[in-house]
Amino acid sequence: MSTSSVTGDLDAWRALPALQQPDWDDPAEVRAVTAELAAQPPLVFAGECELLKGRLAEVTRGEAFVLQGGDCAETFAGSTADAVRNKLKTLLQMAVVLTYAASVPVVKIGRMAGQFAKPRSKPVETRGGVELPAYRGDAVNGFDFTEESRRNDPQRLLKAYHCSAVTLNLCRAFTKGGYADLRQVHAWNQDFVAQSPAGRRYEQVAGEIDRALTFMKACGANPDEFHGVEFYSSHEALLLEYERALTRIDSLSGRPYDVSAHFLWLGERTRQLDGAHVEFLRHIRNPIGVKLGPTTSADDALALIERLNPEGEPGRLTFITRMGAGKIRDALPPLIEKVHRSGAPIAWVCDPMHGNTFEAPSGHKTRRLDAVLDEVAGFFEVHRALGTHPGGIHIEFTGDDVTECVGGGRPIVEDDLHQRYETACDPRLNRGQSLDLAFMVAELYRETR
Ligand SMILES: O=C[C@H](O)[C@H](O)COP(=O)(O)O
Ligand SMILES: C=C(OP(=O)(O)O)C(=O)O
Repeated sequence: MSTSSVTGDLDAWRALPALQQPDWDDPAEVRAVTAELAAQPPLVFAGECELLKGRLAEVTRGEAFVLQGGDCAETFAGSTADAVRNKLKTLLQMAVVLTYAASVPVVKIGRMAGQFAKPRSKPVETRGGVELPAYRGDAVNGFDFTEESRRNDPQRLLKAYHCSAVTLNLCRAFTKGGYADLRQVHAWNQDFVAQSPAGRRYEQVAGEIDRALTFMKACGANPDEFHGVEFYSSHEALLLEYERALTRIDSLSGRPYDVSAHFLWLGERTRQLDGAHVEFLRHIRNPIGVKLGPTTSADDALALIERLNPEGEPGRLTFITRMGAGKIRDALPPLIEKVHRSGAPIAWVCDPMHGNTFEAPSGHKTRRLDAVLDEVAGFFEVHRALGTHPGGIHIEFTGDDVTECVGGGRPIVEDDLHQRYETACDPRLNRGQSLDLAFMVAELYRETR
């Protein structure tokens, strides 16, 4: 295939309806910004994307489990070493619990280094009778409720790229430079152990891992094998101008990759078969995901497979279901049954967050940990009944001690929400709640096997 025919396909989305795109005031400025983005170095490499595809192929075969998570909306102000380290630390602790307690290799994917754009239910937000454009993520406009801040500013796309680069650089350093060394299992927990039941439970697992490592060393194994971990970046492929500008033809394979992240997913609001987002994702070769909500029919799922992975490449396509705790046991089985019968290799991942959001009397958007756990339990039950593989979880969490979701081993109640409600969009699990979830998933996984 010639390069021009490949890049032609990459622009076919422009002729189709693209939902959730910001209205920019000045198209010339957008063109200048995207030209500048197109000249920037890639954030990830095609070879890394292929490596992840291989890992996700293992998930489709039931040999590995995905742990994907991070902020609902990353912010420019949050691209700091401390914030990134805290998120990674939580992800590593969850992964350790899952790997050790469920004895399964864990594919670690951050909702990190690019999750700067949000689809919204309403285009505007009203406070005290004042109506302004909704916040659409730091890549588009500002969180502050002022006219100036809520103006869509194309220069923010450049800042999103640079903050992604900073964050990914930190992630690469933390995961390869010694911080993620398995011999640090206790160190990750030091600030947490006394504070929460989850921290104390984790400490027991860390002690067992320590002993296992000492034993292996005594047997002659090389502990340096555990020096680093594989980590991948991901975000929702929402802003098509941004994603297109960061799409490059790989010099080795001649194929197009969106080099803004290893893994890109389409949201529930932008997965229309005849829409611009599906069309764009069809042409890039990264591993990709699609969120599926409770109204998805089995035929919708098959049609998405036909559009996005017609060749049945293992690891290419992940379905991230987000049904809601009350619906998953009815809505998921028909999808899995029909897709499984078709023989398509799919990694099935459960997002137990987005179907379980509600507004507390205080006006805070929140989620109950119990509902999150119940959706995950439903996901495992359905897979167990059908004999298919529960391939992973996709969650919104932070490494900080926020009070955004209710429940947990050290419970947060609705009246506590105001204390540390810091999310820029949806409520995230804090570190203790994330570890509670990891322990439960490990148990469910063990029972399912
Ligand atoms: O994260 C997902 C969506 O962007 C978010 O749930 C939309 O929230 P809204 O309903 O407040 O717009
Ligand atoms: C918008 C999101 O989810 P969904 O598309 O499932 O609503 C998200 O994961 O940020």
